[in-house]
Amino acid sequence: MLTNLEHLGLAVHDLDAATALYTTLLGQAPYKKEHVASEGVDTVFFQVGGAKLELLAGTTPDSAITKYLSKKPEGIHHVAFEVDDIRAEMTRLRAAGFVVLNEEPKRGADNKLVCFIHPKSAAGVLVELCQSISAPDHE
Ligand SMILES: CC[C@H](C(=O)O)C(=O)SCCNC(=O)CCNC(=O)[C@H](O)C(C)(C)COP(=O)(O)OP(=O)(O)OC[C@H]1O[C@@H](n2cnc3c(N)ncnc32)[C@H](O)[C@@H]1OP(=O)(O)O
Ligand SMILES: [Co+2]
Repeated sequence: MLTNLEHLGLAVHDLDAATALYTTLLGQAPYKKEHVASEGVDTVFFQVGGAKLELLAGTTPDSAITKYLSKKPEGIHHVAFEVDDIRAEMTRLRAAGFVVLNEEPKRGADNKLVCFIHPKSAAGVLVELCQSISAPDHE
């Protein structure tokens, strides 16, 4: 079961400019900036009530964000949901016919194990599942 809206991921060209804009818009500074080499992204996280905003800029030509922004405008790139057991959810959703893009969950940003569901099987939305790495079966 997906238990919580974990974050909205926004694809941006200029991370510093977008960070300054959202710092003003939200009235608060980000709590984290993190490079995720495996995804070729730099990320900035804001905590907004119970949810988070993740700003993402591509750092390599083959980054999913770089490719996305070569075809689409800046904006909401993905929606991330929290799960208690990402492997069980991957199995459940594959059985339900969703295209899970990762064989195994991978290390994402913000101390999470993550995987992605293809937008074509999720009504046009790229969905990310996130399990906190501090969760019981990862202690
Ligand atoms: C992990 C760090 C961090 C975290 O929170 O922990 C992140 O969130 S990292 C985020 C960046 N990483 C990813 O997005 C990985 C998963 N994404 C992918 O594997 C690809 O981007 C994929 C498969 C979604 C699309 O790649 P592809 O090369 O197939 O791109 P196309 O342009 O050919 O797209 C095919 C088809 O899908 C539509 N599309 C692509 N991206 C999105 C999107 N973000 N939201 C909605 N739809 C999307 C695209 O328009 C094409 O549709 P079509 O009708 O054929 O035009
Ligand atoms: Co994300």
